Amino acid sequence: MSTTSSIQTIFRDHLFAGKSALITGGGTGIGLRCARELARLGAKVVLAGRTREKLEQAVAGISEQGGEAHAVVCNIREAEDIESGIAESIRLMGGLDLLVNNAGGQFPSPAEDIPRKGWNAVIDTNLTGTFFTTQEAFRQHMRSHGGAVVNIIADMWQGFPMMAHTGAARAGVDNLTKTLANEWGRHGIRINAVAPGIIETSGLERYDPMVRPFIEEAAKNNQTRRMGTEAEVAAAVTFLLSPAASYITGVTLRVDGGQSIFHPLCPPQGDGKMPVFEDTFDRVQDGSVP
Ligand SMILES: CCCCCCC/C=C/C(=O)SCCNC(=O)CCNC(=O)[C@H](O)C(C)(C)COP(=O)(O)OP(=O)(O)OC[C@H]1O[C@@H](n2cnc3c(N)ncnc32)[C@H](O)[C@@H]1OP(=O)(O)O
Ligand SMILES: NC(=O)C1=CN([C@@H]2O[C@H](COP(=O)(O)OP(=O)(O)OC[C@H]3O[C@@H](n4cnc5c(N)ncnc54)[C@H](OP(=O)(O)O)[C@@H]3O)[C@@H](O)[C@H]2O)C=CC1
Repeated sequence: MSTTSSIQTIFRDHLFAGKSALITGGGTGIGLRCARELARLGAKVVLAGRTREKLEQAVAGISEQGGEAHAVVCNIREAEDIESGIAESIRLMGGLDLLVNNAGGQFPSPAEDIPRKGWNAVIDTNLTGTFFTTQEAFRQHMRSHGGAVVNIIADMWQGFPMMAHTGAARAGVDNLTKTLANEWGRHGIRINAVAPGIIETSGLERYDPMVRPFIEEAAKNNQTRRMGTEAEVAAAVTFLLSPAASYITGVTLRVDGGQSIFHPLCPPQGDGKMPVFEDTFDRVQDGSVP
């Protein structure tokens, strides 16, 4: 975890001054790291999620560092929550220029064991929730003011064994990204996606500890031979939201160290020589960085 002032950013100060950003799932992990970076760069941010306590703690952290942040309790599986959550976000920030559809999750399961309720929960969150959040942002603000959207998906390019539900949902969002980019470009809206590989976040801690060794092993199957960092994902999101990406819409940027291009003829080897891009705050705290 990082504080707003300690975050690593390659972007210039005040890049998002005057901009308003809504980050779903902004209370933890990748979403919070994105929110911190956007706030550090001058944006007002709303963090949306289901758990008030997590959101308020995250808001306090950003506020302490001089950023403007607000918490909005919103379950993106509920239509009424989305409608009121977007309205509240616009009221709190005076607009809605940037949307990061980051809220999501799933559970590992062989396909044959996924119960209908679990399938529906994952599809409702990752596909349906993402779509209707974006639609509501369009209806309430972006249709008349333009904007930029980034959808967080996953590395499902070769299918997603043990995660059939989320693989299907995220592939749907990849396609949706292109459809909406085509339909809404005329309104001055750019829509892109980021597909992370395996990222060390609080989200991984929510899985059964029995799964951890599989995750550790899978995380070696990329050219860096390690998990990605929240900072590495947030940098890509920030870029896609920024004016530097003004000629980019409808694309999905893979932030996976090359995991998705794994080839059996040349599998990743060695200890990983590529430098990591991350916040040093935590490692300073735990003594691993002087
Ligand atoms: C094989 C390893 C590959 C590793 C790759 C890792 C790459 C990706 C990593 C991440 O994305 S981590 C970050 C995201 N965070 C999470 O995924 C959090 C953990 N997941 C969840 O919270 C849940 O899975 C959820 C379904 C997404 C949401 O849960 P929620 O509490 O909101 O839903 P419920 O209404 O309680 O549950 C509905 C229904 O879902 C089924 N179910 C939920 N969890 C499990 C489980 N662990 N195992 C089996 N089934 C599950 C179940 O049918 C639930 O209904 P009930 O039985 O509870 O009535
Ligand atoms: N970490 C990784 O390796 C990868 C992560 N991803 C994706 O990146 C995104 C962020 O994950 P990460 O930071 O790792 O994990 P987290 O679990 O920390 O983040 C997920 C966030 O989404 C929120 N959320 C979940 N369901 C809902 C809902 N129905 N309505 C509103 N908010 C919700 C959660 O808050 P709350 O429960 O309080 O609502 C939480 O803040 C997710 O979509 C994840 O699947 C993709 C690929 C890899």
